[in-house]
Amino acid sequence: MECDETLNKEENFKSGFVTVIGQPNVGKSTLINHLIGQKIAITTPKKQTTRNKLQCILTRDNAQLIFIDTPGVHRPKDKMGEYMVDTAYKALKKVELIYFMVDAQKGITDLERKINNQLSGIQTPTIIVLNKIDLVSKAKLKDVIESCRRLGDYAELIPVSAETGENTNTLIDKSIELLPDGPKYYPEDMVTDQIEQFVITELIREKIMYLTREEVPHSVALEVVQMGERENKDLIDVNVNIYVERESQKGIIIGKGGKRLKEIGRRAREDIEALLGSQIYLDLWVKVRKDWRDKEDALKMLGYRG
Ligand SMILES: Nc1nc2c(ncn2[C@@H]2O[C@H](COP(=O)(O)OP(=O)(O)OP(=O)(O)O)[C@@H](O)[C@H]2O)c(=O)[nH]1
Repeated sequence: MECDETLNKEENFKSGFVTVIGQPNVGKSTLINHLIGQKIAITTPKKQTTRNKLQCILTRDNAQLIFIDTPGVHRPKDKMGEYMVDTAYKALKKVELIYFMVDAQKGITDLERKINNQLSGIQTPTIIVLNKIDLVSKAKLKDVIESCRRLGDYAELIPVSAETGENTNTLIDKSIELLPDGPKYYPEDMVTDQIEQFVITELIREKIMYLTREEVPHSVALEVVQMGERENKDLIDVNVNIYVERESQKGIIIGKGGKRLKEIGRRAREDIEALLGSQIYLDLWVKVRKDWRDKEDALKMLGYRG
């Protein structure tokens, strides 16, 4: 759970939080996924260092980029007027780097101009990432680059294709140049795109192991089925499936009259509430899934990858 403090002493290391903004369909997820495909490590966050919902971490020998999902920036897809809500705007000031993604096919539209206006009041270094260059001719690309340059004075303008990966290495290299010296916030030993969910399942697993001792071996897998804030309430519903290999193990985890499962839930809830900083309603279901360890699709579903 703890961030390795000794790593913070590294010299010549750069790091920072990066957020990607741009209009719907510009390719934000594709870009992040592509970067994940290169070399991504995600692990449990040190509490308080999680400034936002964490998406993924890209670690190089000399740097670490932490891509975060800035609340509000992606959301209101239809209501363009609310595109940059106040919270999102504030969040943009707290990151070390912003990617302003532009679709090379669509060029600069009113929405890009709006984002441009909002960004003009922000000091955070920003890279215009001109995406989908695989879909446009050289001439068109030249035009779009021109119009991007006319928008204002950005740190870099980098044409890429998130789909094919073209030029994404340059994007990473330039990003690293723009990051400040900083700690390696996270060690690189775990791959997942759902940091909170991973931590939640680990916290529950810990209670199961503790309360069942040796009776339930490591044949238990956990999956966060659903997680969501309840409307108008400061309460998060967390539904988790606990998979075991045999009926007997199911019985052990549930315990007499459901007593043990209740205790697992009670203890896990305390930790998860501390992690999320919010009250939760934890719903645990124990299910038998025979030989889940051998089944590739089941592994995928449970978030174990490569
Ligand atoms: N040809 C091509 N297609 C791309 C590229 N990047 C993204 N796409 C496609 O564009 C579509 C939208 O991409 P997403 O990554 O979902 O876009 P997004 O910005 O995350 O979208 P929202 O979640 O709606 O905001 C998908 O069909 C992608 O396959 C690219 O560089 N080239």
